[in-house]
Amino acid sequence: MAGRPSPTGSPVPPPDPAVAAAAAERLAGLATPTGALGRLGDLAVWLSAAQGQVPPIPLTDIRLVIFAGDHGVARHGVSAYPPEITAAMVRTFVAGKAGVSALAAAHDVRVRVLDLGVDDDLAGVPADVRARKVRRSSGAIHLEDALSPDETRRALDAGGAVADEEIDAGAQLLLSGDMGIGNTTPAAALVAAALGLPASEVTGRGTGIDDATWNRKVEVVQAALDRAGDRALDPVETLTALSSADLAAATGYLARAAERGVPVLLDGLMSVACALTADRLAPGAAAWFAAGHRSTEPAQTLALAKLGLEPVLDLGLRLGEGSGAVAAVPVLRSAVAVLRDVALLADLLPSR
Ligand SMILES: O=C(O)c1ccc[n+]([C@@H]2O[C@H](COP(=O)([O-])O)[C@@H](O)[C@H]2O)c1
Ligand SMILES: Cc1cc2nc[nH]c2cc1C
Repeated sequence: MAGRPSPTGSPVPPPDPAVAAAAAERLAGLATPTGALGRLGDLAVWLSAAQGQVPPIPLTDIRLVIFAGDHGVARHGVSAYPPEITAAMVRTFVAGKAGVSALAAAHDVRVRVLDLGVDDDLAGVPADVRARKVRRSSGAIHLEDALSPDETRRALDAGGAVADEEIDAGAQLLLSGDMGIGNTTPAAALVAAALGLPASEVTGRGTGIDDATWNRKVEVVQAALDRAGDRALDPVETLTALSSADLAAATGYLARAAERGVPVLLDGLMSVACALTADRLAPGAAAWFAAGHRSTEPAQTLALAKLGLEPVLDLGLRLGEGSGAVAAVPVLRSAVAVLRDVALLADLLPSR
């Protein structure tokens, strides 16, 4: 299949407002005090509208795609861990032994890991994991562009094609995850570019860096933003200058899910930075996104606020991998259950 082109900047229509209104009406009529279901009710209305039906149907096909890649900045003192961890963790996802693997098994979420830019040939790893590789590692963004314009386009297209594959195979809800030592640096830069903020406001502790490393990381993010200059005003040029193959692919995946009208549950900083960029590429895409959790990264909170999203969970998680999104899945299933299976108050009362 040739696949659709990358996002073009066309606005994305939101979930059907008439269905949202019908779902809200059903919620208001449930055999519960008005408003008693709190955010569970809001999530149920959103999912119902995204599905285009009232009540919503149970979520039996939920799929997580983990976008993996290495980052040139990881060799410049911005992380608590060495880049070799990235490839090792890709093998661990394949073996089903990572943190997210345990959560996904507990909550019946299908996991797919994709190497877009790991700095390793991943010999012995199944070919489909490597089939969409764009390059080995992405550029050190404080010194050079992350990608060439052609690589950016290929990564966006790869992410879009993966969303198409998962949706065509029956996904009702898509999740995005990430793996890549150093990736909180380009992700913070993406958020700074979108929001016009300085590095000091977006830079976080990532895998758990000390003060000296944090100061160095702020310098790296600011140098990258200064190097990108006005290119930060354009989302595709922002991806070329400041992202990576894996982050550009995740952006294409999220934009395509919204364009196809499939709801998405976001994870931590990388997922949300890419969602913010997807909403720049395809304005209105954010209406198809819900936030799984609040990460400890300041840039994730800033991006969620800009997108108007309130996270489902706030557990102090900073694992990535899609773990915070998967952990929120039972809450989304709970939201479906209440709007679907609770009696209507009108049916309880004797008719007069
Ligand atoms: O999801 C998050 O918000 C998050 C916050 C901190 C760290 N991470 C994970 O840790 C790695 C990046 O951290 P760092 O310090 O190497 O930039 C990467 O593999 C992420 O999945 C993830
Ligand atoms: C072990 C390890 C697992 C991870 N998963 C996501 N980021 C990670 C970073 C490290 C270091």
